[in-house]
Amino acid sequence: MKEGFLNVTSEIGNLKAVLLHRPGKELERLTPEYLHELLFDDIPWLKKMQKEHDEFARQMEARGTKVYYYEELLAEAIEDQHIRQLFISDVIKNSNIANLQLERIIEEYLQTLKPEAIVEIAIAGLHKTDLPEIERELHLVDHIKKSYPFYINPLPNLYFTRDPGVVIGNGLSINKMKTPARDRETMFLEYIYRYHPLFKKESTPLWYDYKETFSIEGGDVLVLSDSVVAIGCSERTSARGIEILSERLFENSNIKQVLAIHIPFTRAYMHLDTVFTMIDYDKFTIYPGVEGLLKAYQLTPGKTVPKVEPMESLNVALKKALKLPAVDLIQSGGGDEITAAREQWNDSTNTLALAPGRVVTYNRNEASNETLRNHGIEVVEIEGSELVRGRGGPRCMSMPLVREGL
Ligand SMILES: NC(=O)NCCC[C@H](N)C(=O)O
Repeated sequence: MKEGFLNVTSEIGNLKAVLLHRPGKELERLTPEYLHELLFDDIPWLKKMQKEHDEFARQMEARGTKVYYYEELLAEAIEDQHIRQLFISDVIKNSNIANLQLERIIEEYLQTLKPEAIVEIAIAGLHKTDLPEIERELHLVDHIKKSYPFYINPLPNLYFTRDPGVVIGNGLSINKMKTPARDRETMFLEYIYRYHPLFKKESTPLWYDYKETFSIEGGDVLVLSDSVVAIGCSERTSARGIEILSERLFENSNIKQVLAIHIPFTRAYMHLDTVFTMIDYDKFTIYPGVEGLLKAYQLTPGKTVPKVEPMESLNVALKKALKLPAVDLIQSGGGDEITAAREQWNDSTNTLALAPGRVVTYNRNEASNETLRNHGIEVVEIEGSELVRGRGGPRCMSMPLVREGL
């Protein structure tokens, strides 16, 4: 097999290339009524959010990371007319319009647009008033959904690029999301994988596909080393999904062991990376409020399914998996229970490593950042007052494509 582009064999190796999405018009389509369904807790102020996001990208670029954007790669991927047509019909299929006549009208409308404009609608949604008025029969569904504002729903969570896909080794997992609110995001990644030359599909194995049955979300997957992956079993990632992905990795990659980490199934910790991230060769940060509740299981190749061995503790599991004499589990929140809970809610433990011992975090998590510094970590702070309203931090907002080997 020829050399591919994607390559991630750790959580902390120098970040060479990353996939982001700059928050756009989709955020301005959030209304209080649909917040819950769209997995938000509040309405962000887009202009400020974009500034914060630009600064996040700038901090990475300043340290040599090449930043790619979903919207740009996707528009390039559908440049070809035939692929664009496939994409349009997939977007429509995914939108549950349930009215063939209307589907055809939307399809014809989208066909008149340039790739960038189609991508914008695929991300920001199609408001009913965006569609040119065309004489048509009203179906039952038109009456039933009369007060619903969109034909195509907006995707306000796309800026959390971590979740739809994960690069593990030289391959890609295109994830099966737990909730319909995020389904279409993974389809975008599939188009980029299949049709954008950057991803060098021929040399890039696919570990998982969004059309599978069992959910896996990227915030639960941590590539601990070139031979060990940790996967959170959480509100979003299913036990069976973990087994299936593990089997494929055992059979086709260098991964020899998966650490399944069972975390409480709750909104505040929807993914493993909302309570636990790796920041240096032997250093991790963890939210103390869940530390005692986590259960770790070692998965290794088995006969029909992976062999599962319960581990004594996360600490022991990490030492064993990474062959280290000791690991430092740095508790977030600076030793105060209330501060730790408040800062966890604002993603204090959701750090993104740019290099071993250097992480990006939100500046608002003062106590947690201070603690990291006391443990010798370089903390690059960004403003995140608006970004945080979607309940995610720097790790959630980034999908590493290439990291330097350790
Ligand atoms: N890796 C992460 O924890 N991502 C954060 C995702 C937040 C988004 N609002 C969601 O609920 O899916």
